[in-house]
Amino acid sequence: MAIYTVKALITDPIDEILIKTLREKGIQVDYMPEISKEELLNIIGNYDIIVVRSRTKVTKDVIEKGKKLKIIARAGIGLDNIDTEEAEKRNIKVVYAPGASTDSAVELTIGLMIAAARKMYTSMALAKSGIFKKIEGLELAGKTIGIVGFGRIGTKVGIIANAMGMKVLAYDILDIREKAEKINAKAVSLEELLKNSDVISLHVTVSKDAKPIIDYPQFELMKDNVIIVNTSRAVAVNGKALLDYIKKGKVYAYATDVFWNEPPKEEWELELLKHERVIVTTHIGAQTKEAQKRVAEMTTQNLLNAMKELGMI
Ligand SMILES: NC(=O)C1=CN([C@@H]2O[C@H](COP(=O)(O)OP(=O)(O)OC[C@H]3O[C@@H](n4cnc5c(N)ncnc54)[C@H](OP(=O)(O)O)[C@@H]3O)[C@@H](O)[C@H]2O)C=CC1
Ligand SMILES: O=C(O)C(=O)CO
Repeated sequence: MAIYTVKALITDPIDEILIKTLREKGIQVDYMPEISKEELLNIIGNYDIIVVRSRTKVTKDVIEKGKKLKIIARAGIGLDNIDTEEAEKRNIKVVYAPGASTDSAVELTIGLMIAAARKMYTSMALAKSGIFKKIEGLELAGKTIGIVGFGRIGTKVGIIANAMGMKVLAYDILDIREKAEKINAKAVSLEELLKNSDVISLHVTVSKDAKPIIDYPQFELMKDNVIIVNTSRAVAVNGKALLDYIKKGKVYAYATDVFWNEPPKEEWELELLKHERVIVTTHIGAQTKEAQKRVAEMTTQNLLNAMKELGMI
């Protein structure tokens, strides 16, 4: 009797440890980190497993064509690029790597907050062009940060902000009163947070068709000169509303690691991207050597556990 070989397709760049471990287990691994959606749709039917990061969108049509699919592995946290409902309907397991990149994402968040407050991007650009001019910013000590989404990343951002002398407000859909108290933060409603924060930092998880948490009414509640930091997902904010409030001068700066389209393509996105008070990094929150190694290790382990559970190894 012929022995069935499990086939895994990896469609985004990933640390080699995942590929090596799967191959050692006798799994056929095809590594196509730049595959197009069209190509993916053509070949997904041959695979039992797909491993992605955030570039590949595992949408309903991909899952429908993946007749053999048993596991979708997301080497990261956000599952917004995966149609998890469709996967569940078809009994396809979804595994991911919660917590593996927390420290890197926290460090980038703090960096973006300081960069926004001190207009570092403008100052650095001037310095590079030989203009040594003083650029005035804002001091963060004594100011209030409001953290929306008080999970792994949000909580650690709160601890560091507190150590910098900031007051910390936190809002989450879960009851976080006890957790907040432990780190000298205050759990409040979203409304109270928006009204009282000098810096608002977003750390929520979102699903594939999530509605913005920060929309026109929420911008209206904010203090003037608010700094907004977003290392979670762009869709947590209504981008067109943001552009309006940036232009009106109500928002001092928007510092983000995530965009609605990556790369941006809509006209309003390009206008935001070019705005001098919008600071953008290229979705690098988890992109450190250390975090990527941990992400690959955790994804590999969770993938192997799922395969065992399904009797695939
Ligand atoms: N820029 C980057 O490269 C990276 C980005 N991320 C992103 O950061 C985000 C946070 O990650 P992490 O801290 O690990 O996630 P966690 O799940 O630990 O924390 C997210 C928290 O937000 C809560 N939440 C969800 N929706 C809302 C809402 N509408 N209002 C208030 N709270 C809400 C969640 O509650 P519940 O559990 O009930 O949903 C949870 O408590 C994710 O979106 C992730 O994708 C993470 C790593 C790197
Ligand atoms: O893990 C995540 O959610 C990220 O955004 C990094 O890929």
